[in-house]
Amino acid sequence: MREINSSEIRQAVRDLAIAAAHDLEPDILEALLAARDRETGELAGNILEVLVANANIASRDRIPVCQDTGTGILFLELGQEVHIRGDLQEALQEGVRLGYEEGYLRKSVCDPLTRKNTGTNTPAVVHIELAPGDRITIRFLPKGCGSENMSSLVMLPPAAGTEGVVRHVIDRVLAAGSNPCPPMIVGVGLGGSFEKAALLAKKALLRPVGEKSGREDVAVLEERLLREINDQGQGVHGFGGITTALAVHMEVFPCHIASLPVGINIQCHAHRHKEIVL
Ligand SMILES: O=C(O)C[C@H](O)C(=O)O
Repeated sequence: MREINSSEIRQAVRDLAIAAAHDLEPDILEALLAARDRETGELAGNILEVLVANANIASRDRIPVCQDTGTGILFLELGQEVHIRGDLQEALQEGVRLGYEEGYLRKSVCDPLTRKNTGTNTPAVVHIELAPGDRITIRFLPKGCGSENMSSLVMLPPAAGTEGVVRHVIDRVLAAGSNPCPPMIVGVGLGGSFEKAALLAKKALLRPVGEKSGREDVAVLEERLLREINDQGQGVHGFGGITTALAVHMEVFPCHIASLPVGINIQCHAHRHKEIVL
């Protein structure tokens, strides 16, 4: 059994929150640069250039990449051989609070009915999974709501089949228009249950941008969806061109014979994510 102090977790989450707001990871930066290089639309190409410049300025001058510094989403893989000294949930929430306070990040979390801001950007949404070993992996994904609001969950009839899934994903992405700040990353969760499909869709966003599914038929479907979405020509911020989406990531899970859940979680071009292993 390995001991980890909750104060170490709190500090790590604080640092992840601040770093995520300012520094895009190489996967998304490279995807934006590659999109800029192959873009055929002049206006779309210019906007991609501005998005890359924005990311570089944010990192250099320690200004958030986007004014919407998001809801804090935390994914933890908690090693079964770890013993945490102190209160894990409190450490996670306090880490987010400190990150947003000390990083001067906009606090966007409010009560859903009264709309009163909690003033701390907490509570963050926390997902914890047990894993083998004596490490804790913490992933922080601040999620802006332009893209989150364009996400959806549907329970398709199984007879809809693969073609029904493809049609639905493309329809949702096109209906989203410029709202999720394209070029977007489309996370799709296929199967499981009502809540599992939504979670899979979000977890799909954690994969490095453009990394294919390890399952060949799913990878083929991801490629088809990306091609068909981009063929529609909505493009960067809805201004046309060939880059509506940078990637489609699909996670699948077996489901009931009478069910075909499809979760879609859309991510904007400011795809902020950070990870640490303790
Ligand atoms: O909350 C915001 O700043 C705006 C939001 O990210 C949006 O895209 O509408």
